[in-house]
Amino acid sequence: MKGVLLVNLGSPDSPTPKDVKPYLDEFLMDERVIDAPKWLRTILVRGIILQTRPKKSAEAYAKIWWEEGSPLIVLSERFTNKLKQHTQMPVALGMRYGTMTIKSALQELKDKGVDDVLLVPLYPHYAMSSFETVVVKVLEDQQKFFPQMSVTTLPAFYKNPDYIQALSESIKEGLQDFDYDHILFSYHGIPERHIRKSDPTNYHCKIDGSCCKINSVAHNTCYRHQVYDTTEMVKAYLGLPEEQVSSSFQSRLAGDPWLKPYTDYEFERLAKEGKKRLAVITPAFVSDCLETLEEIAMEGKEQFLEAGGENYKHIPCMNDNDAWVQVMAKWVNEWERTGLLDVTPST
Ligand SMILES: C=CC1=C(C)c2cc3[nH]c(cc4nc(cc5[nH]c(cc1n2)c(C)c5CCC(=O)O)C(CCC(=O)O)=C4C)c(C)c3C=C
Ligand SMILES: [Fe+2]
Repeated sequence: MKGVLLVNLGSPDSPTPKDVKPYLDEFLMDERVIDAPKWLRTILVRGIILQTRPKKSAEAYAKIWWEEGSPLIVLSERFTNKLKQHTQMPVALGMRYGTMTIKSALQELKDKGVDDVLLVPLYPHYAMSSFETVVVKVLEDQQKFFPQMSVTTLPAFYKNPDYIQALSESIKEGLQDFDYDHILFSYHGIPERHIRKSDPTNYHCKIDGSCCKINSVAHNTCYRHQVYDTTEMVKAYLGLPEEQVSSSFQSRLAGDPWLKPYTDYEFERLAKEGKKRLAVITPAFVSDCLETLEEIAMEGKEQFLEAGGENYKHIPCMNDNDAWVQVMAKWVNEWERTGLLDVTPST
């Protein structure tokens, strides 16, 4: 029997340092997130980062926490419940990190008789620190605990026309009551090194965009290429003028260079260039979370206004909006019927 496994990133159990610390430990000790040798990763994460970050992170989580729990978890659950109404197949939700584990979601599917699983990483774009680590963990757990199950993965859907339509329409709705000079597409950042590591050709990706126009298999795993494709397709769908749109990268950690331009620098640049009314969208995330609700909607607003901006709006992620649920339902039901997953047209 077929079934669907949705996987998102996860959150701590509560916005307290006591719960944030083990969550961050699991997250940052992932070799696809901090990709240093284990001895160095242990020193960096356990010896340095976890000494101070849990307290700071817990304070940030406390600002966005809902009565029902973490927004990312609550919104992912709402999406899952709606999807269940649009498919005959069992659907389960797991998280890559934290206590809502992938193993328990696979167990839930197994208990319902599922042995043929469609894995849906809830990320539009491929990065080793998001999409890839989910796939690796699901396959590890499947082989270890559920060897009778088979797993098929839905590819990154960053340029699927139905996804672009649902995303663009949700942006249009968010912009309805907002007069803007500029729209910033702020994507979660990753270290530039990860782009090189994910390039199967070892030479294609130049990290300056010059490589994006040359067809390559490297694009299948290039986060930078994929996010710029999403921006271009939304821009085309909504008919936005070139000069009113730009892309940037948020949420960097200290250390090596991360993808540029950095979102916080862009807030300043745009305000100084006279863009007084800024709309920010965050398409790397399908659900609102700490990085959108705190970093962008709260901190970002403060940074932009301090730099001279006058009006600022974060457009919510698609969350559990009906059009987005229907797009997902179309993909999973097509897979159930035909076994096909034709979500990412090749260019
Ligand atoms: C969109 C996909 C994501 C990628 C790619 C990604 C890479 C990445 N993240 C960190 C470090 C942190 N990220 C944190 C939060 C966080 N990250 C994503 C998504 C991606 N991360 C989400 C959805 C969230 C929010 C989770 C929530 O509970 O709402 C955090 C934790 C918070 C904090 O302390 O700031 C860290 C740390 C790295 C190092 C990385 C790539 C190398
Ligand atoms: Fe992150």
